Amino acid sequence: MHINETHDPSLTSWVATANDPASDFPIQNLPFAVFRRAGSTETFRGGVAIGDQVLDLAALDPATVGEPASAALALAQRDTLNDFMAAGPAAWSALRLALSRLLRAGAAAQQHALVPQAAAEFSIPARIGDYTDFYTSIHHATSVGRLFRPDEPLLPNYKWVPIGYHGRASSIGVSGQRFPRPKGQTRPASGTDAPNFGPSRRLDYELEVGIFVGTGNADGDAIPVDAAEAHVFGLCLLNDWSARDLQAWEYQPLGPFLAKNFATTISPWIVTLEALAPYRAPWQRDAADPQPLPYLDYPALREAGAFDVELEVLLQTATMRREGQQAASVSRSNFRDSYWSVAQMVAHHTVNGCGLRPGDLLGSGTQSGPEPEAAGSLLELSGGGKAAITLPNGEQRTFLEDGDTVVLRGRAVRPGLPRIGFGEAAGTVLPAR
Ligand SMILES: O=C(O)/C=C/C(=O)CC(=O)CC(=O)O
Ligand SMILES: [Ca+2]
Ligand SMILES: [Mg+2]
Repeated sequence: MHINETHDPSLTSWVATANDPASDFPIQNLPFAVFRRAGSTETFRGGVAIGDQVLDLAALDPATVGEPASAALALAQRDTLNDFMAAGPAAWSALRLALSRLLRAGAAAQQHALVPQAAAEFSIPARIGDYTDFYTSIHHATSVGRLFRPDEPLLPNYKWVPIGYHGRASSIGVSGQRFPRPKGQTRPASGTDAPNFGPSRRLDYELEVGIFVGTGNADGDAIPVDAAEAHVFGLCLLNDWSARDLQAWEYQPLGPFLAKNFATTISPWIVTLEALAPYRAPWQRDAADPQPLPYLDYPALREAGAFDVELEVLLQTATMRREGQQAASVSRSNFRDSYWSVAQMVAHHTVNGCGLRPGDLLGSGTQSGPEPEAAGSLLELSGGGKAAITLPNGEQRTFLEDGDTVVLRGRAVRPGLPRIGFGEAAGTVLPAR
């Protein structure tokens, strides 16, 4: 993706709130979602964030965007973005350019096509056929591995294979998702006892980046790593809620199952890779680490394989909500610290001929940074539940309690450039049923 006029930091919009430097959604961002007016029976349709508004794509006359964007606009007006995602990078780019011109200061204001974000409700932006969760943070893998497998925290395959597992698409929800605390089996007190059964007592969140597949590949055909980013529509925030006690008992030998398939929360907005082009970062390896196998190596990797996206977890307890306190920050990390790149995840996923489809979702895996306080889960922050964290109001947490709301945020930042925000992915734990 190349830098073009849509990235020009001097651009401003006739939507005044987009010009506030604190907005997640300046005119250089233009992320996509699927929305309708909250509480209405309107059909869902595509929208683009601009300041505190949604630009209603279905309210735009194709003539206002002209050729070649009008064909892409027709696809992006639908109630899921799958067909638009399938149309490929030239279509995504054409619509982005047309919307950038339409929203610029000086262009004719299209007030009729704006819906305040505060008055909108969102749906999952695509029909997600398949969801795969990777494990790309070596900091997370090492610290979680230490808790689950003290003898061998980082398994020998980690530095060769982008590890992942197949997740569950049916329980993916959009920001605002509320779900009951999962129940299940947990490890018995001794090897001869029966396992315990009941509500999870070690419920956790995972701070992840979601990767939406745009164009897929034919079954049997691998996507070459140097072409992989052209198959990626964009990135969102993803919370892979995890029941650690269920996980510890069930995960060997086949990996996560009921510990992670009861709920997964994503942000409504998908930030396109094109919007993130000025925020690329070098992909880093320690000198002692192996070089990637040829099918995972490509010319742009070392210079610009990573995305510089700051990530943050905030927590609001039921008490905080009752007392009118905002969610409090509990940790921050950055997607640039990922051990495997987005292109490597896509190439690895398809190297055996596995077909990806438009709208498929890949999770990056929990993004923990190198410092302990940059951990992307409570399991890590609390040292396996041994050391509670203290919130600003004095409440303590090792794991999540009923009524807790976890909010993920993300933003790409660079001095001299506007903030490219991801909005938020918020979810709330309800009591077990
Ligand atoms: O190390 C393990 O056994 C599993 C750790 C995880 O929780 C897996 C996971 O969901 C991947 C991730 O989020 O990084
Ligand atoms: Ca995960
Ligand atoms: Mg999940």
